[in-house]
Amino acid sequence: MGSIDIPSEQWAQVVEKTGGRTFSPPFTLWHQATTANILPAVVYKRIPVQKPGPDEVLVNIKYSGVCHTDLHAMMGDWPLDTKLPLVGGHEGAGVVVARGELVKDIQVGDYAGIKWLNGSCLSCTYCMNGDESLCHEALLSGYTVDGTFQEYAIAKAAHVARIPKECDLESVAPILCAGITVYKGLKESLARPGQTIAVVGAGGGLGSIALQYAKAMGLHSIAIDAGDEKRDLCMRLGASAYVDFSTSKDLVADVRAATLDGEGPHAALLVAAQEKPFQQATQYLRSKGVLVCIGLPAGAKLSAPVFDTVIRMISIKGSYVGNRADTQEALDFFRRGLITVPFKTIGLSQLQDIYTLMHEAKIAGRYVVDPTR
Ligand SMILES: NC(=O)c1ccc[n+]([C@@H]2O[C@H](COP(=O)([O-])OP(=O)(O)OC[C@H]3O[C@@H](n4cnc5c(N)ncnc54)[C@H](O)[C@@H]3O)[C@@H](O)[C@H]2O)c1
Ligand SMILES: [Zn+2]
Ligand SMILES: [Zn+2]
Repeated sequence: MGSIDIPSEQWAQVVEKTGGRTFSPPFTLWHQATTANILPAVVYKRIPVQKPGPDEVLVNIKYSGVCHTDLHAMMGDWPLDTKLPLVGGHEGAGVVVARGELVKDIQVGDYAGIKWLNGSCLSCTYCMNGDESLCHEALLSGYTVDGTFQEYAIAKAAHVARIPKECDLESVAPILCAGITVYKGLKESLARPGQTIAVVGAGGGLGSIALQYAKAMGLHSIAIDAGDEKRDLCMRLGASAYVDFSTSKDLVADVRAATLDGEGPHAALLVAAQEKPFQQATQYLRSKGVLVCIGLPAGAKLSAPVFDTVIRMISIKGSYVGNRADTQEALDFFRRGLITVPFKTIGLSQLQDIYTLMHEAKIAGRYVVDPTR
């Protein structure tokens, strides 16, 4: 079909070894960063372009968002092994350039998105019920299979996001993980129009997009993050209030005070990659409030007083990406112009710089990479 030229080699960012926390340099000057701050390196190099299997498509990635999950993958800080060597990335927007012989419902030339769920079995009890992220056979882009930090990436056709042609591939890329995940999380929060949700980590990639889905759903949102750059971003994106966790003397009181009746938010969307805010959230939620856990800080535990949780009827739940229907719904909010992704684009060759900024929590919004430079 068609005559699209597919090269045999391409540029990619490859994680050859995960970890970094146990690395100690031969000597450390007193004023240098501690070993915990040393990031492992991703290697920018040429690798072969793979061929899609019978039920797969090959997507020419035009842009890919960089998610904090990619940093966790490089650090190897989750209790789940990655493949190695690994091409990370799971917010890839591009064009289908080849497809396997079983693929009928997506064409060469179509816009497509490669997301975290690269594939799943489609026939287990979870897949049958639309909980594909819970499938034991799930393939994870940029984690258990190679992802989108390369010019040509592969995914199962059934799971590839169908991106409408009128969407701009550069700004839609972050919807493919951040957008889907927060959209699903907001549904899981059971918050209704007119109610209030706290978005914790609101100035980051997931948080800045969550504020806008919340607004589009008719919710008030209390943005929680640190610093004035993130304050300005959050207020511009539709937050009703901003609480700076780095300067607040009493975060619980400040979050409660930001709700219309002072009772606290109806739900909290936890998208920070730190443990402490998970512990605080059950305290400022109003009675019957719902805590939706999305961020995945390494080695973190969640604890809440049982007495309070019972007599205030607090719900605590996890939310993990979204299914294929959530994907198309989240993309449709974007297509309708309801979601503006705050992003900066740089070359894939500079991925390491993005990881450094992300590690220091210095990114307001999202970075997108262009694999051609
Ligand atoms: N559950 C899922 O399906 C899913 C999907 C995607 C990402 N994630 C996870 O979500 C997390 C966030 O990802 P991201 O790409 O948005 O990261 P990010 O680095 O862009 O944003 C995180 C934000 O949290 C803020 N923050 C740090 N400590 C805080 C605190 N105490 N209170 C409030 N805010 C605080 C940071 O300043 C930053 O703005 C990561 O752990 C990632 O792995 C989970
Ligand atoms: Zn992600
Ligand atoms: Zn399955």
